[in-house]
Amino acid sequence: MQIGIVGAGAIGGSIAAALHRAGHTVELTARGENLDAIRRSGIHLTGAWGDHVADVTAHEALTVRPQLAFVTTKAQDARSAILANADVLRGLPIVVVQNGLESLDTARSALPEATWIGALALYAASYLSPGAVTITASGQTFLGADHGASDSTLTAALTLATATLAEAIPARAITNFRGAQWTKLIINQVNAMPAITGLSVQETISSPVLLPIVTASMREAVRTGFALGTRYVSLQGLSNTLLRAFSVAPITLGQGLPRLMARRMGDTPNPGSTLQSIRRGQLTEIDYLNGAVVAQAAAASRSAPINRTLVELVHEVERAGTFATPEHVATAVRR
Ligand SMILES: NC(=O)C1=CN([C@@H]2O[C@H](COP(=O)(O)OP(=O)(O)OC[C@H]3O[C@@H](n4cnc5c(N)ncnc54)[C@H](OP(=O)(O)O)[C@@H]3O)[C@@H](O)[C@H]2O)C=CC1
Ligand SMILES: CC(C)(CO)C(=O)C(=O)O
Repeated sequence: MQIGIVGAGAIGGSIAAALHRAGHTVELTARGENLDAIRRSGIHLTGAWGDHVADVTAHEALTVRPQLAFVTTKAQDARSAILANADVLRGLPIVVVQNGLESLDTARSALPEATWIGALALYAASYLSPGAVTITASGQTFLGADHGASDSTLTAALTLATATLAEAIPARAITNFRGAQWTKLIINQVNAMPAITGLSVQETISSPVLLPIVTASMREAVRTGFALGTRYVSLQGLSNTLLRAFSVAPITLGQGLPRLMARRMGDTPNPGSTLQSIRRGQLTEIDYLNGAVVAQAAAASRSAPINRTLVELVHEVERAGTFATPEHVATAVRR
């Protein structure tokens, strides 16, 4: 099948390589030295999914109309990336693989004339260098539609996207996609601290200074979701029941949850996608992660002060280009 992928970073590169290995013809968009490297020698995939060099075609924008497309940029870039490829993408089934709560709304408003499927990647990928991506921890990718797969076009698109992706990587469809987005938003509570400190997810969770803060921000996020009537889903060891218990547990007991998440990531240091943006001197997605919790809390007439502080600290690192110490983070959160 002809596949088009917009955004050749950690997720786009890894999906491109895996789909190529499964026998598909892949074109993807890339820029600068990443584009040069992919044109010269393809995409080099390493890590938990094995090694593969994918001979894909790459351009600044898609040139061939695919049968199935993927948008794999960070949330803040999705709209412009979709608009830049709108002529090729119009009318197609398209999967938007993105963290946060806004992926489908953003995609639909940028290009209403397409059938949009959401996807949540539970695997961890790092962009190593131009043309090179690695999987630091394997995991499922969940696909769904936030209005439910109610009409036949949407159902057909979801079936096609899930079947195609599942040939290449662990993937399956999920019915309560909004609940899955919220559950992933809770998992993404591990992203801010690496972006603030420069440490890996595993290092931040094993820090006695940072772990209570991650746990408290996670509890704040879980409570916000419940206040809005969210039904969390069962994925990656989490469930609605577990998160209900976590939402009322004392912080010392609750620390088991981020510890469990870090353990599932294995021993290969995972910077998380937010620290990877910082390392490349790019703006992060934090407004769509902890920032979404702050916005959703306001919508529920609540506040989320720890999430707000973490957003500010990430923006501080984006501006200053220097990481904060765990003690600085603890002082900022206490304030
Ligand atoms: N990495 C991970 O482990 C995981 C990431 N995710 C989520 O997946 C999504 C993608 O993340 P990830 O792959 O890590 O991000 P990356 O930053 O690694 O990749 C994003 C890619 O999009 C490209 N891009 C940016 N703007 C545009 C544009 N306007 N047009 C075309 N391409 C563009 C970037 O190119 P350039 O560098 O040239 O700007 C980059 O290659 C995010 O929502 C993230 O939260 C979810 C689960 C795990
Ligand atoms: C699951 C996790 C934390 C994997 O790294 C992720 O979604 C991200 O990095 O954005």
